Amino acid sequence: MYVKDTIAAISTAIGEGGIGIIRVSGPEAIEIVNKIFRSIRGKSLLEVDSYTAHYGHIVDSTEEIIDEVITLVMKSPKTYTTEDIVEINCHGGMVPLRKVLDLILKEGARLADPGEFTKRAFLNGRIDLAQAEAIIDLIRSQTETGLRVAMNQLEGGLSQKVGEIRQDLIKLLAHLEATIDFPEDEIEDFNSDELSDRIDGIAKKVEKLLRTSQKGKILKEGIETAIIGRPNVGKSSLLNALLREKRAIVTEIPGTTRDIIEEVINIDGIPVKIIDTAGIRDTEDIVEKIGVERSEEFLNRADLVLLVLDAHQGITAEDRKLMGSIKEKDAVIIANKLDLDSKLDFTEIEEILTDKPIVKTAAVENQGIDELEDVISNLVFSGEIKNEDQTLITNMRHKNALDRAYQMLLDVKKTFELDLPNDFITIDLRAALEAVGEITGDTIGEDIIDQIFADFCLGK
Ligand SMILES: Nc1nc2c(c(=O)[nH]1)N(C=O)[C@@H](CNc1ccc(C(=O)N[C@@H](CCC(=O)O)C(=O)O)cc1)CN2
Ligand SMILES: Nc1nc2c(ncn2[C@@H]2O[C@H](COP(=O)(O)OP(=O)(O)OP(=O)(O)O)[C@@H](O)[C@H]2O)c(=O)[nH]1
Ligand SMILES: [Mg+2]
Repeated sequence: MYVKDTIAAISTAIGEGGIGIIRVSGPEAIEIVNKIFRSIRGKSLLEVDSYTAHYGHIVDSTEEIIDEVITLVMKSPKTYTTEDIVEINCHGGMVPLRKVLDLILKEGARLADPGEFTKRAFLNGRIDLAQAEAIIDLIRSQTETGLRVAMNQLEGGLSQKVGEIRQDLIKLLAHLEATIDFPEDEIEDFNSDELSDRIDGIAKKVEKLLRTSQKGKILKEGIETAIIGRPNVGKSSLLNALLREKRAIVTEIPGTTRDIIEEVINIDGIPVKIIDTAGIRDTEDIVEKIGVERSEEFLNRADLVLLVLDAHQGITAEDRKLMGSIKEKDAVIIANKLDLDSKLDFTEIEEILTDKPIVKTAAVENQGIDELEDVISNLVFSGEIKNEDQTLITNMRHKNALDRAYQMLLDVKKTFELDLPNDFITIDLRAALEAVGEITGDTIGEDIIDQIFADFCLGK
């Protein structure tokens, strides 16, 4: 059972900051904070209006001033959690924040679990589960596009689509169940075409949502892109050009990069994690050898490989070996150092790697970088999408639920073709309804809810 006690936590990031906020929520929130807050104007928080701010001090049991603060009082039910909330804006340092939190806990509040404020917003019915999950996505979004998609979900974009599917299922079920329960009544049985059409219609809506999940996953998680190549071909120079800053050390000495360097860039809203690796070659140097092994690991693991060739030197035996090893991967060939004379045989590259795009660059002069970004963007989204519908499936939990619902609907179609009685159909339809309902949390177990919120930040 859900006990409505009063919870408190530091809601701002840990560390030094301009201000730091402590949030208290629950039936005792105002009373508890009132005990340790001294308003400059002598006002009691018990008497103030909702959504008002009050300047004053936090004091300990000996009336010693701990911090100078602004408190914000928000009264149930129009608050983040729908409970009474008091927020204390302290000076942003860990010592004052911890001390003030301590005092609040001593007055009877309990330290909130991670995500517990948002969990209460969900349990109290202000937002559904998909909206609650959007809040954490919003906080963790890596690009503006990611933020927009999370915001759309928070505003109920996904919930609305899921709600429609649920309504369709409920209507269909109601009709079918009426014909089962009251066969003698005048309720018209669907003719088979009609029933089949309705199921197809619902399945299509589910499928349409499912189709967005690949793009959604990429937007949320980004793509790992490894820059691979022989020593000295210009991998680190390419990383720097993509980042537009001198991040990695570049020298004319082969074997300069020893360890992996990772940075995230934003290409058309996609978070692209660029990994600069050590040049791959046979080496006796112990440190370099480890670097080379790690490079090979990243080559295998990456979602996308940028294979850099040195156009000035032409293709070597080592390049051929590397080209052979990326045949099965999504990859772009970078013909670098094209500001110098080129000895590169493009037909040979095209013969080995028939379907891979080739981009011509001069990394040290930032040439060809925009084109490379276009190629990456097109590869990832295969030409489709950019700014259409912002409702995307970005969450594996949602995808799994939709996958199951879709499977059920296919099963319904099969049952139906076998001409089995209606209650066989309704069992599968109910299961589909339940699966879809998991997304918004209408049908979901407590343990899964706990698991979802446990992944949130403290104070959220
Ligand atoms: N200081 C502060 N800033 C914050 C938050 C917060 O909790 N505290 N938020 C926390 O994440 C975000 C804002 N989210 C919020 C969502 C709903 C409500 C809220 O009170 N909703 C009421 C309507 C209030 C009214 O009508 O005036 C409601 O929906 O009933 C408040 C904040 C970002 N900034
Ligand atoms: N002319 C010219 N020189 C380049 C270009 N890109 C890189 N270089 C030079 O090539 C040398 C090696 O560049 P890096 O970026 O360090 O090469 P790398 O592939 O990271 O090398 P390792 O870390 O040793 O594997 C440096 O002297 C760069 O200035 C280019 O487009 N044109
Ligand atoms: Mg390097």
